[in-house]
Amino acid sequence: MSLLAYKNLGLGYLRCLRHMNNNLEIPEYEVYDVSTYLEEHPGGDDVLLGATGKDATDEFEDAGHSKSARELMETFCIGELDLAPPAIPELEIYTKQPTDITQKLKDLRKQYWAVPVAVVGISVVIGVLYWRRR
Ligand code: HEM
Repeated sequence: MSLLAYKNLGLGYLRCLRHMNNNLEIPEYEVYDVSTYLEEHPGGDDVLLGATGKDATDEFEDAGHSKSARELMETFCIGELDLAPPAIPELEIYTKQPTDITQKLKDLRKQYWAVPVAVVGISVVIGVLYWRRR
């Protein structure tokens, strides 16, 4: 399977072969820069241009390319696409953690206030009772 992606500035285009990672079933893409092959392509540059910026797996396979064409294609390979998700979810976890800690601190602060207030209140009640008896 293959994928075509358009190269920046329209100077040429990239072609990617997609493979399935057997264990995780994650598609992997190989990227091919065929900028210099546009005019030489026996199928014409128009079909190549029409297959840029998207997964061109089916188009490439449907053209019935020969073994030598596939070997030639490998000479244009420039790398793989990184499909790893961005680290944004981790950032969200970091923003949530301080919120939880802040809430816990607030709860703790309430408890610290409750103990002295209770002690003072009980002392006042005992003091008043003691003062009335006298
Ligand atoms: C790096 C990428 C590519 C290379 C190196 C390549 C190379 C070739 C070669 C050498 C041929 C001559 C026939 C053969 O040997 O099989 C050919 C024919 C052809 N190619 Fe490609 N090709 C590429 C990508 C594509 C793509 C993405 C498409 C379709 C969107 C395409 C469509 C065609 C068609 C329709 C022909 C047949 C032309 C005819 O018989 O008149 N090719 N290609």
